Amino acid sequence: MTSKTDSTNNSSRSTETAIEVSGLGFSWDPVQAPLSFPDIALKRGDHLFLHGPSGSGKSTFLSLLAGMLRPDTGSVRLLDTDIHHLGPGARDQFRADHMGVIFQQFNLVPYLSTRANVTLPCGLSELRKKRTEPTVADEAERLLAALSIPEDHWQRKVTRLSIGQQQRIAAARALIGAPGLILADEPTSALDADNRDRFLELLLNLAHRHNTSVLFVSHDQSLARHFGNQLELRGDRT
Ligand SMILES: Nc1ncnc2c1ncn2[C@@H]1O[C@H](COP(=O)(O)OP(=O)(O)OP(=O)(O)O)[C@@H](O)[C@H]1O
Repeated sequence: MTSKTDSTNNSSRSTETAIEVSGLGFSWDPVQAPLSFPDIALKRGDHLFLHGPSGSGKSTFLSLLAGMLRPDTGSVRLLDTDIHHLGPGARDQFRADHMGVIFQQFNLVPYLSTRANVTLPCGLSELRKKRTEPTVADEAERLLAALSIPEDHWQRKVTRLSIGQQQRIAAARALIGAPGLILADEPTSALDADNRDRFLELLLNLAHRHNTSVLFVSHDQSLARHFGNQLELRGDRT
């Protein structure tokens, strides 16, 4: 990764760029100076740990990257596509095809089974469906097994699983169909230290197998050691 701020370099299996951010600025409030964000260039398959104190703009940055917020200045290129130049429909499809998102609250569909939650992205994206091996159901089961979800839980409604299990199901849903990019916003905040480290290792191992880049946001700097690249947000305003 290259950045104006602190980072360490990591090798990559590809020279394709996963995330390229340039001159990004955003203002929630027109009377305040806009938040300004560092430039980054993260190669496909590399991972980035983004940290910073409360209020430094981590969630805002993630929303700008995901195309949920439109920047006042600058550009965001994901997998060589400028997402803010896409119309709303094309942006939604780009997200479905190329991005897995893990939020703090997981956003699982409560009335669906564990397996149906994991396969959901493949119903929204032909591309991700085609990338599953050999079938969507097989890949969902492989991911659930790799993330240690017991087989007798796969047909259960997701609400009947523990919080830690739901967190891993959100990770399986983000990974299915090998999206180029996973954005994870404090996805381990509810876990104890042992489970947190285990979850992270599994997520990063599976991402490595799929050549998926993970941008992981947390205020907890003890997690940084799992990542080859780190970036601190300081809440700078220009
Ligand atoms: N919906 C909003 N409306 C107005 N201002 C907002 C909104 N969301 C965030 N902000 C402001 O933007 C700044 C950055 O907030 P943000 O939530 O991105 O920080 P954060 O680093 O994710 O914080 P935390 O670690 O507490 O989740 C803060 O000053 C915050 O008050």
